[in-house]
Amino acid sequence: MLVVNIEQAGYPGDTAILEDIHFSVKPGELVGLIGPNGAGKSTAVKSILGILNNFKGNVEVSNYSYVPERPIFYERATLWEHIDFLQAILQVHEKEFMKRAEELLEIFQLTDVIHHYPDSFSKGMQQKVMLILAFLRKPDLYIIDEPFMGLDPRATKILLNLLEEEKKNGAGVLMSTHVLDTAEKRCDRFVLLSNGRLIVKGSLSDIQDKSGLSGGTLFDCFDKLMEGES
Ligand SMILES: Nc1ncnc2c1ncn2[C@@H]1O[C@H](COP(=O)(O)OP(=O)(O)OP(=O)(O)O)[C@@H](O)[C@H]1O
Repeated sequence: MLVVNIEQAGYPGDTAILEDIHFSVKPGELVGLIGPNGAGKSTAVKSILGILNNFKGNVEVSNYSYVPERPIFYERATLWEHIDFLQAILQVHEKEFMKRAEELLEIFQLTDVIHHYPDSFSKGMQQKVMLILAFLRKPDLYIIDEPFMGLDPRATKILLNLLEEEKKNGAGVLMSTHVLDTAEKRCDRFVLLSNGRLIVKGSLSDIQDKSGLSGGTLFDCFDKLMEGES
């Protein structure tokens, strides 16, 4: 589903930002990509998306939906036109696709604004649109960059439930986040980066072992491991 082998990755003119980062996401698995600001999470995601010029290594990735932290839309297209356009690109069964689109718009409470421009929406509404477009693609893998910052609690719960459903259908999810209490409850495994290096990967219990905090929360383990880093 996703196999990441980064030997080195970075930006033009820079020395490598990331070194020796190896991890995978299997079908039906939600993997949390965590680490402090500047750790290299977004750079790792860019490596997976293949948009870094300065990259040594290899990435195997199946068909995916990417949900960026900062939503991007076509300026002159309404929400419904975005959905319509996606259907045209994907060339999937129109009736089924539109039914699912209507369901998702209803769940995320965007039905009333389908003829409005997403550029005029609030940050959370824009994120919801990006999520709807991602779910409509029905990918094998979701790559989601910090989904929780703009979403209200209800939308967060809806997102987590939808991801749970997708996992049951065999999809994998790589999600970068700073919201560690939610990550602890929902992620099957974690990849912890700091200073462009892989500090630990595995289940919560692997992270507890590595941090020496048996039974500790993800937050406490993270804090402990980061103490050793500074
Ligand atoms: N476009 C860029 N050009 C040059 N350096 C960059 C660029 N984007 C990020 N960096 C550098 O790469 C390093 C890792 O940044 P990155 O954005 O990957 O971290 P992050 O873990 O996603 O952080 P955050 O949690 O703050 O979003 C930082 O030192 C940052 O300054």
